[in-house]
Amino acid sequence: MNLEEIQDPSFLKNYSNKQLEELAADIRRFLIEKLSATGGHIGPNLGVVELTLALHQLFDSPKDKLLWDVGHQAYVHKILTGRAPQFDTLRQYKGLCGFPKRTESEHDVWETGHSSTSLSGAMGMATARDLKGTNENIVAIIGDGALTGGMALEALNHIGHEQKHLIVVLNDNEMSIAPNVGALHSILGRLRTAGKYQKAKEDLETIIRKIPAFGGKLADTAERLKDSLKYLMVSGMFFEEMGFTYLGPVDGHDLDDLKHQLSYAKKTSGPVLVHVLTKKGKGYKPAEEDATGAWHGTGPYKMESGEMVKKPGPPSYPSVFANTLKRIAREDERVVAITPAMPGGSKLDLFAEEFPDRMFDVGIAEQHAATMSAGLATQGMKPVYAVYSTFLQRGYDQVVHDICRQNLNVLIAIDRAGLVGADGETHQGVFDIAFLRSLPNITILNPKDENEFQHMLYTGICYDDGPIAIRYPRGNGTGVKMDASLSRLPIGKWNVLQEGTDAAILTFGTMIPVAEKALAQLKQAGYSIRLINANSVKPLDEKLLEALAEEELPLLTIEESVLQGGFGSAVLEFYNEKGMHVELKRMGIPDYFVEHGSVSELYQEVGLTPERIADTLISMLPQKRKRA
Ligand SMILES: Cc1ncc(C[n+]2csc(CCOP(=O)(O)OP(=O)(O)O)c2C)c(N)n1
Ligand SMILES: CC(=O)[C@@H](O)[C@H](O)COP(=O)(O)O
Ligand SMILES: [Mg+2]
Repeated sequence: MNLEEIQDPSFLKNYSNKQLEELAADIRRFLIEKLSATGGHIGPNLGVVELTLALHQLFDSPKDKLLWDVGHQAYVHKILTGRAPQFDTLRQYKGLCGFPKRTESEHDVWETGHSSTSLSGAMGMATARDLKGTNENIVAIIGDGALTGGMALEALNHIGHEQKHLIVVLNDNEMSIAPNVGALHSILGRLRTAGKYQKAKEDLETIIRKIPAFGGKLADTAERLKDSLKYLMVSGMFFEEMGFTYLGPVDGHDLDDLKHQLSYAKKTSGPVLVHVLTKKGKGYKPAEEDATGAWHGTGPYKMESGEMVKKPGPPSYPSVFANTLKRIAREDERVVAITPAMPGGSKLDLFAEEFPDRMFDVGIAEQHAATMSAGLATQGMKPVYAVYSTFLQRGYDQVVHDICRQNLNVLIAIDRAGLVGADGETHQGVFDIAFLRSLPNITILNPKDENEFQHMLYTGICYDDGPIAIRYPRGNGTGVKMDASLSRLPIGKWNVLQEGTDAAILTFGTMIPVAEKALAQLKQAGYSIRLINANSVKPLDEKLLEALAEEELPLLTIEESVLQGGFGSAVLEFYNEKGMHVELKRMGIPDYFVEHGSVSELYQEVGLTPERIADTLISMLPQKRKRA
């Protein structure tokens, strides 16, 4: 079938299973081919082809609501809802979003990107339905990894209590990004093997019902027997205990089994959980055999061999992070590392190779990770909480209430700080300066390159005056020479990278090379601009700021972070509190959610370019001569 002719999923209603199987094969071929060029979340999507077909055949989207948890596995849903023609633009600037997007389609009823929100969204929709007296079905599709997220458990608890009809499809492929972890994962493991229970229950019922005369009475007795069988065969029917009708486990690649159970769920009152077993990467050998999570989300790859198309370059910040932490941990046994389900992305899997007892993957549990780090710190350990900037948002109160308020020695390694690119607005790491800077006791550092980064990590481990956050970007370093030994850096002491007498730029991290390019352009135009590496957002270098004000230099702050409440705001507040007048302009991320695209395209969009920096500075200075 030419998938690009699909307008909406209604054509599926009359499809036989054979036709669906053929369509599934077409979809797999399409995904494997398209994503070999664009990259994306190939593994998760190959695992939900039959499930998505069955859902769109049995339910009437968008009247019936399908909510995709995390949403990285919604490509098949997007193909079936008329967006196949856009797949060449997947996760590219102004192209197809990699997650559900309400402005893209009426079938995208719930936007995701961060994990574990679908059940709460579904409960809200089911509550609204019942208040309005309508009768649509609400179906949340959540993975076994996402189910480890605290929000999901909060929602299960409430849904089970309220007993409103909604369907939870648990897509269990035994993987988060890496292999899934936790006690819930073990429960699912028992349920996975409990297929026998379901069969035994049905056989038992059929036999009993066939007994003439007192068969019915016996059947009631058997109800209790059946329940005890349930408990015998399947330890702790966690979901039934939570108030759900548990159906499964279902073979998530067998359309008959899927449709039978989903149809039954549709007719069942109250909350229903359909436990579906799938294989992540199904239908593409390299992805199917992935045991570490390498095929969870990829860049471009060679279809035939499954070889990833590697972009050569300097070591990535996460690899510098892991290797430096190993170096420090060899000398300091207090060092332990915590990741909320991102051992691969953070490269803490490399740390765990050497220190398996000192690395903890806690599942998709950013709140727990933060407070567990606090607990570790109270006992004299040196916890390093490695977390993407965007996911740290999920553990904000724990940073406030448990780490900063108790002034505990936790090092928060904030990875993917700044614009991340293809994952778009749900993943840009641009808010953490604004939401951390206002917290008492916290120190916030930003390295300009991987060499400063390694020293900052060492400084962070040596630092014993409370919580310290070190922010670093997604991707590779600058290729700068790495010092052989680690040294402790002064905190709150900025350094002048380039002298200048007409104006000064205050910036840090990834914006340093961008500013350096602007200075080169300005020098050609006869301007002498000072460049200051403001590598600590908190504390500010107050002495240097006072000296700049005394020199009456026009100042420009630049940050790959939201302007509202960011670094530039901190500098403005400082001068205001000191009653000092300076001419100051701020450049940074404007007040809107920045969508997906390459980081360089996004820099252009938000104006973080050498040209815009030069123009902004020239607008602040007496006209010397037209810019070359
Ligand atoms: C709050 C939050 N933390 C971490 C992530 C990163 N993340 C994206 S997908 C994923 C694993 C999801 O596993 P699962 O729900 O089982 O889906 P699967 O990929 O197996 O289909 C993680 C940890 C996220 N999106 N949101
Ligand atoms: C869907 C999700 O949240 C993760 O898969 C995320 O896309 C990983 O980001 P990185 O590719 O930066 O590790
Ligand atoms: Mg999974």
